[in-house]
Amino acid sequence: MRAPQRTRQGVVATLFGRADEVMLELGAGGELMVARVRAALSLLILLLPLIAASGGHGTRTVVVGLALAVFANLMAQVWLALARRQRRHPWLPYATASYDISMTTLVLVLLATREPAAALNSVVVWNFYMLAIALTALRNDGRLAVYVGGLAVVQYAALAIALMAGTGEARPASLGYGVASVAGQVERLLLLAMMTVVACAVVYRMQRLVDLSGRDGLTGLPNRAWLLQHAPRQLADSRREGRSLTLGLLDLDGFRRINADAGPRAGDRAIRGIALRLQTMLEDDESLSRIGGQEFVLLLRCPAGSAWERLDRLRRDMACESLVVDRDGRPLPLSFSAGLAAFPPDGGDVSALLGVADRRLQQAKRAGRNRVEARDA
Ligand SMILES: Nc1nc2c(ncn2[C@@H]2O[C@H](COP(=O)(O)OP(=O)(O)OP(=O)(O)O)[C@@H](O)[C@H]2O)c(=O)[nH]1
Repeated sequence: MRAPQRTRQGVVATLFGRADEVMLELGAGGELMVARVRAALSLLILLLPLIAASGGHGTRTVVVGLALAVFANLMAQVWLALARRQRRHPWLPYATASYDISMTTLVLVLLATREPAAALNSVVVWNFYMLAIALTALRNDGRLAVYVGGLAVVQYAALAIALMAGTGEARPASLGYGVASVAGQVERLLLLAMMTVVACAVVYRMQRLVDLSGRDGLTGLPNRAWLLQHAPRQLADSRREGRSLTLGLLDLDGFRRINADAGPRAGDRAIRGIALRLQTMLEDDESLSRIGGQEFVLLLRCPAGSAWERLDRLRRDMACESLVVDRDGRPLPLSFSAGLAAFPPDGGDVSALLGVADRRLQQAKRAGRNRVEARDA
């Protein structure tokens, strides 16, 4: 799990790093929401050729408008169908956002064929760039926000340069849209860049909230919600790679007594100390979560036998350490009991493994505590 980071590098890493399960799930929900909004807006676009016809525009304008509106609706339904599918397509947000930006540019180009000033000074159509950039925030992906903002800036800048240069000395102008100035175009490009920064800020806040909601406040470790969300992926990876994985459920012994003798603040410090101690035994791709008051879950990438050896060594080492002292400063013994469950022999999913590990943990408690059990008695 990514640690909360507030440095500049931390913000960049959070924004542009690989999204985790929860963010991908939220992003897929956002993509579906955007696809629904797009489908609804595309239906409204069908009205535009009708308005043009009733306003006395020529047949060619009405037919071109109608063809574009039908195309937009067809595409909106294709994007909606893809967003609804169970299978997640990582490229989908990039494809749909590129389509939104390019459709906006296409409409501006069509406007420019009639009146260059209309393309450069139109407020309604240009704002679809802003809308497309703002909607990237719903996909919870900083890279997407920067890509879409950059695409809008590049496409609009190319259009503006072509139209301003193409009209020679005079600036494009029309009765309805006024004169298109260079300063006005630069302002528009700056506004697109600013909206991109705003979208990135929203994505970053969302990522921080998701990160904090999956973290235990006392130790900073992942919590039960995080474990239940991420463990299935770790099990699936182990199954695919044919690697062993063992779940360890660990509970501190007699903690009520520790709180009574040392006070709850010292109890909190002891829990933080144990969390740090457990973290030092983790190897790459292994995880530690705090799922209850004094209960921790370890996911270790090794068979149950090696996991037992590693945890039992820690248990013996801890007997020589004084992680907590009583109110008079005398060291208090602090030990733990643990139950282990191997994947897949003891269970094919997280709740089955937790059930087996808990049964063995209770067995260790009944047998006198301060022990690790990897088998049923
Ligand atoms: N200081 C502190 N105490 C906690 C925290 N969470 C739970 N506890 C305490 O931990 C104690 C757990 O007590 P029990 O579940 O009865 O278990 P135990 O005394 O550890 O005994 P066994 O588990 O049977 O060995 C309770 O007194 C809780 O109040 C915490 O975050 N900080």
